[in-house]
Amino acid sequence: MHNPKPLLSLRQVVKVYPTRSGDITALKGIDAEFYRGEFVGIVGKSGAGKSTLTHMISGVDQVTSGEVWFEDTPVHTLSEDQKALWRGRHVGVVYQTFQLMPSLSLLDNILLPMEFCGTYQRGKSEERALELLRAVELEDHAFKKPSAISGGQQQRAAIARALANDPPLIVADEPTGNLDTATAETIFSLFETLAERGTTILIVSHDRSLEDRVSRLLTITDGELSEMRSLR
Ligand SMILES: Nc1ncnc2c1ncn2[C@@H]1O[C@H](COP(=O)(O)OP(=O)(O)OP(=O)(O)O)[C@@H](O)[C@H]1O
Repeated sequence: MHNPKPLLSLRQVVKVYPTRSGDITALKGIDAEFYRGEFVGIVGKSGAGKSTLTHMISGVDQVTSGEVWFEDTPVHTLSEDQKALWRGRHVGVVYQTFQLMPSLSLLDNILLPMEFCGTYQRGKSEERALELLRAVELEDHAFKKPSAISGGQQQRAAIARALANDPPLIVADEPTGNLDTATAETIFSLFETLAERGTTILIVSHDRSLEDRVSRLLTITDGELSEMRSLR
């Protein structure tokens, strides 16, 4: 059973991209609620609106209309600066292409979001960054640059970075898209463990093999979300 209060609520979320050849409505009034510890998969074809949905949830882009609530925070009303700080503390974002800073060591990549949010004191943050690298079995690579490790290792480092500020929510856009099946498996196991500990994991993907791994499955088609299966 989950806590009856949702961690994240979307209410009639609409996103329209104005273009030269007319408006594109990428999200057509999304209503959804996500709870602590849920392991959620949202699958949909290319162009269905998956990335747009993650951008609305993590506040990297503005909704056209509708509301995004994170517990009692109305994310849709925050300024860009407020959103950046809020996101840094509450949402860990994981990308298909990892997006680690190439010039920084893995350790410094993980320290970056902690420093941005001022979450921990210097000594403490290094200790925590090393702990996170240990949790994803990369402690021995802490001082290497991303280019010196494999894709699967880079994605594990990106997950460690996403966890830097101990966010209640992880949003991942095709996190295993660039990984082979065995490596993808280790990433899913990592997400599973996090969900068991109470982190809400939300993965969007066009890959339907995700369906067997998640505890709740939704589909997105032409900007509309439908609930497919829930073990709640
Ligand atoms: N910045 C933008 N400007 C204009 N149209 C956009 C923009 N971003 C997305 N779109 C359009 O919005 C719709 C949804 O795009 P989105 O990237 O969210 O889909 P997706 O499901 O993530 O696709 P993919 O799996 O190919 O990444 C598509 O029609 C896309 O062309």
